[in-house]
Amino acid sequence: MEVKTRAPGKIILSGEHAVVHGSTAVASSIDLYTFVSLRIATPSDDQDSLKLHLKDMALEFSWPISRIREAFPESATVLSSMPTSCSMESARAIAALVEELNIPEANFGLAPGISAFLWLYSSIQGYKPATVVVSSELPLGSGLGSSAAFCVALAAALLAFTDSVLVDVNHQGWLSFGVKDLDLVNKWAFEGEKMLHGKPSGIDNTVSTYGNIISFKSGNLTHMKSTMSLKMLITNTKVGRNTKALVAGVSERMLRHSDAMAFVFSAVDSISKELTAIIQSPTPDELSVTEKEAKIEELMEMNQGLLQSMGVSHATIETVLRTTLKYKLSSKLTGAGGGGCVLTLLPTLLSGTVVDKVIAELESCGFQCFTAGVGGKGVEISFVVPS
Ligand SMILES: Nc1ncnc2c1ncn2[C@@H]1O[C@H](COP(=O)(O)OP(=O)(O)OP(=O)(O)O)[C@@H](O)[C@H]1O
Ligand SMILES: C[C@@](O)(CCO)CC(=O)[O-]
Ligand SMILES: [Mg+2]
Repeated sequence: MEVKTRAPGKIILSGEHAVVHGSTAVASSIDLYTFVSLRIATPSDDQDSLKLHLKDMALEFSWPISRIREAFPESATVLSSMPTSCSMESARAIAALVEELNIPEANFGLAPGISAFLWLYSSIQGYKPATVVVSSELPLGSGLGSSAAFCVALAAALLAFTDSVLVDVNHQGWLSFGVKDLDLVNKWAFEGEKMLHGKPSGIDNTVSTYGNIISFKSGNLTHMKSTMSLKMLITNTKVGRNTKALVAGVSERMLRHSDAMAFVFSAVDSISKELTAIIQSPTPDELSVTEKEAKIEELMEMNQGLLQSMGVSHATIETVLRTTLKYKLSSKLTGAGGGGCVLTLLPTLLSGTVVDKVIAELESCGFQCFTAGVGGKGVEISFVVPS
């Protein structure tokens, strides 16, 4: 019995961080995916362990099923249809299991992801022996929602082998889930994301689950009907950062300067609402595509200024901003900031030569540039036919 899932990464067009404090944000899925394959052991397989293979890092971890049973006694009573948060007791048990792995120092950042894996696995599949393989097209810890795509793909694969979701096991190729099943995948993924982000807004797992371009506020999503195609250049500064620490840093600034930060978050809310209206407004109306793009560029610049005032920009992000501005292009960080990825709007009428020049200049600074399809499908599943 084997299933594969894929969940997309995302870009945030406006509203990161402020969304954690109740402001509106706008996000879109991108066509770069995290893949999870889950093989529940059959009688001819190893029946004694749970294995996790992180393919991109060439790392394999394994736990005796007896250790999983010991660590999560309450998993026997958890219902896969009822997402639950990791208790303090389970968090302690997970910390012990992860510590025993002796993760190489260079990969310490994986510990929260492995913790989320252990929680989701033991809660949804209990003590079944299995092998889980994870690979990703997304750069990890770079603002493109790798943690959420990991949790969504994992939750979807784990739920596929339960009675809580209804999927056609005979379907060949990628298959979408029904809305109710997506809701369940999203709720479990949110529980995993909590272990990675500390205090997530839920926007990343939501856009990875449902796909599309969405506006999101206080846990509620609205699917947007975009009337324009948005082409974004993504520049990875390759500066590693950790979303949990950045989110915590903004919350601390909020505590220190609550009045000023409330205005910052309110300004971001207005920016996201205006962006939502522009992206959805019919074309042609009083605004041409070029005028719409100019407005979006201005909103991106304003959002970036507010992100700077939240303390989540970085010297490398400022370099990308300065470089793209030389070509009259507007940029903003995307995701948690502190390094990671920067978005630059590529207007429809921009010549290919300018795009090539700006990419060459950014790459000469040591950054990596790419474009990605915006607003595609969310999580999908594919059953592997036994050979
Ligand atoms: N494919 C994967 N394999 C293993 N762990 C992963 C994978 N993808 C994400 N993770 C976990 O998620 C962590 C990165 O999450 P983090 O939230 O800091 O960044 P991000 O999700 O890429 O960016 P953002 O939250 O700003 O969009 C990694 O350090 C790891 O623990
Ligand atoms: C920084 C943040 O707003 C987005 C990270 O992609 C965190 C969150 O919403 O959970
Ligand atoms: Mg993340």
